[in-house]
Amino acid sequence: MTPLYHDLSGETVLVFGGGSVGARKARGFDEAARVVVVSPAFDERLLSLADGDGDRDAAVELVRAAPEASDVADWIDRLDPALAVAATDDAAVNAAVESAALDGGILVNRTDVSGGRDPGSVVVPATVEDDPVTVALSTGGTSPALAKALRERIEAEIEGAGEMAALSGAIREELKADGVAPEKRREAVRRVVRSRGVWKGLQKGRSYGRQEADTVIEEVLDR
Ligand SMILES: C[C@@]1(CC(=O)O)c2cc3[nH]c(cc4nc(cc5[nH]c(cc(n2)[C@H]1CCC(=O)O)[C@@](C)(CC(=O)O)[C@@H]5CCC(=O)O)C(CC(=O)O)=C4CCC(=O)O)c(CCC(=O)O)c3CC(=O)O
Ligand SMILES: NC(=O)C1=CN([C@@H]2O[C@H](COP(=O)(O)OP(=O)(O)OC[C@H]3O[C@@H](n4cnc5c(N)ncnc54)[C@H](O)[C@@H]3O)[C@@H](O)[C@H]2O)C=CC1
Repeated sequence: MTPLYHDLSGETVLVFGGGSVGARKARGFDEAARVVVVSPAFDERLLSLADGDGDRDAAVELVRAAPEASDVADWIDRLDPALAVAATDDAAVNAAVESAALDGGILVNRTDVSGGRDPGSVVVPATVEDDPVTVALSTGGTSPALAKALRERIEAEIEGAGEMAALSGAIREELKADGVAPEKRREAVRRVVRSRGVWKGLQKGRSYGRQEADTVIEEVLDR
């Protein structure tokens, strides 16, 4: 399987099925996109997500209905999502979601099967995020429980990566604007992101990280 990242901002994700799996998928997408869940019944977690769940602005929209397999294409036409998620406990409905989405040229995530897929039929990875850094992890459908366990390990591993992305991104732009020769610029950025001193400095605060990075950059530019 080939991992790719999507920008779903401004798009709709349409989830069929409001059980525990539908709830998890809705929770996974609701910061990035408008999420609509269609189901005759809803998991408690969905009911609280629909209430706005504390300080999250994006509320999941719940539509109480039980589409038949033959109605699914109409729902997709009407809501015009970028991604449809098939998370019902009815295999015929899930299959209809998959075929209607593929016919309509939109992405589909079928949650009740693993293994080989048509292009456009995507898998949802386990994700670790320290904005703007995201790590996506898949076991090729073989062992979702392992994907979850590895995600828990990586969570600790990438702590501070968001700050490092912001700092090294800013340094990259500054060195470009200062007209530093490309080879030196790349060397400086490569050293900054690998420097234990800079990672440690960032733990204390942005300005400490910046100071450590400046030392590393000077070493590279003075050579
Ligand atoms: C193919 C895929 C399709 C898709 O959903 O995209 C799929 C399919 C299936 N999952 C099943 C079961 C479980 N799934 C989880 C958990 C997660 N499942 C996720 C993704 C995927 N699951 C895709 C492949 C990802 C990959 O390549 O690794 C994660 C990573 C992302 C997410 O869903 O958000 C999320 C962890 C998120 C996190 O915590 O970070 C757990 C663990 C738990 O619940 O504790 C279990 C129980 C333990 C077990 O069975 O392993 C079953 C059997 C159902 C049955 O028994 O009937 C099927 C269907 C089948 O295998 O046929
Ligand atoms: N991908 C994954 O990570 C996992 C996938 N699964 C699979 O996902 C499916 C759903 O699992 P759960 O959420 O645990 O089941 P669940 O039984 O808790 O939820 C199913 C939901 O689908 C709704 N539903 C039934 N008919 C519908 C219709 N016609 N239209 C819309 N909604 C409908 C039900 O009201 C219920 O809310 C199962 O088929 C299971 O094999 C299960 C565990 C993990």
